[in-house]
Amino acid sequence: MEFRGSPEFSHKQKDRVGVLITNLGTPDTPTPPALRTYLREFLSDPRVVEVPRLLWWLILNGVILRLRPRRSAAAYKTVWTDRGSPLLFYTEDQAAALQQVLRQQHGDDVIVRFAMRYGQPSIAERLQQLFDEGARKLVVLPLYPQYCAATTASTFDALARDFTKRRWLPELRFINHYHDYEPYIEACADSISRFWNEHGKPDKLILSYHGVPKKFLLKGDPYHCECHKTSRLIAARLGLDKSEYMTTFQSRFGREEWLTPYTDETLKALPAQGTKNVHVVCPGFAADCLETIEEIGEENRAYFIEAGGEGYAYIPALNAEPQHIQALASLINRTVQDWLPLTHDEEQRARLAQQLGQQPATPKAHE
Ligand SMILES: C=CC1=C(C)c2cc3[nH]c(cc4nc(cc5[nH]c(cc1n2)c(C)c5CCC(=O)O)C(CCC(=O)O)=C4C)c(C)c3C=C
Ligand SMILES: [Fe+2]
Ligand SMILES: [Fe+2]
Repeated sequence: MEFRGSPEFSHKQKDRVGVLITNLGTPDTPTPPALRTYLREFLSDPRVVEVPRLLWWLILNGVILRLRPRRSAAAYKTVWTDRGSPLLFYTEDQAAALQQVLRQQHGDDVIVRFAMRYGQPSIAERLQQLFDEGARKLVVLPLYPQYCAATTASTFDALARDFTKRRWLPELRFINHYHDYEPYIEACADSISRFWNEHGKPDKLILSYHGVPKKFLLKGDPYHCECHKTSRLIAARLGLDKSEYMTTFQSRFGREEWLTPYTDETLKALPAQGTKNVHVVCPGFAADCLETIEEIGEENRAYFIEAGGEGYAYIPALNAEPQHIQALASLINRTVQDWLPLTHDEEQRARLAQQLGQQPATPKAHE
């Protein structure tokens, strides 16, 4: 086998730091054929579906890929925009905003790109671009605040698979999770506070995370605990007591038991227990997508109202909000501080911004 090298390399070329942010990926179009391609790649990943391969191949090809593409395409059509899939364009906006912030701090020593674990733009394509642009050091930030093997480890698998084909590997730092990183918690809590200033405070705040099979938790995946910790820290910053918030899990797939309580069943049950006004927020989603806009924004609203609920609102994901981008920039700066030191001036400016109540550009200590 021939390893891919960098024959164009010149000693005059400046070493740069590449930042690759990633998310899950989305179909190219909201049509059954595009959904079939997307779902085949996604659901063939053994990190996502832990069922014996032969059995799963039969179920996937015999049942799921015959039925689900049509149903999912119809759901995707309801969220599709002129810029395509929300997950894709929000991630693109996040990369552009992050590039701007990091360029201000480090000049063109840093290059930010985004990639998707499934579909386009692929991790392999964007890695090649970064290496062609002179990145010899690489930091990868999967935009999953809570670690899960199905998402975070699967992203690492894709990176590692690409590296097996290369001659010259970059120095690598991989951000595993940031579920308790203070600037991220503050960005979530402040976004909720702003929403409440405008729309009032509900009886209960539901913090809904993407579910996974319960067996993942039993086999040692920290995802469930990290979701609960995120909720606890956000609630603490908002000054909520235990009766004012709840952690639930959404987007169940298949027949086996997933993490509970389920978001949909919770929302169907709450009105009868006297909770008539809820706001739902999804801190595990860095960008709005099908699972937030359609499932939480529409489908679950209908369940709650049909069950006798009176007030329901979905609080949008952080997307490319400045405070989110600052939190991600701080996370990256913390990870690469010996590669890209912040100058004394930049640190002073960040501290001043913080004192003035703006968003800090430097990381703060957290538990
Ligand atoms: C935020 C983290 C996510 C985890 C954990 C996760 C686990 C997981 N997902 C499925 C199956 C599906 N997920 C789908 C969409 C989807 N999932 C996430 C994130 C996580 N998934 C996102 C951001 C999205 C939206 C993508 C978009 O294009 O907007 C879908 C596709 C949609 C559909 O057909 O319903 C499936 C299928 C499993 C099985 C799983 C854990 C094992
Ligand atoms: Fe999912
Ligand atoms: Fe737990």
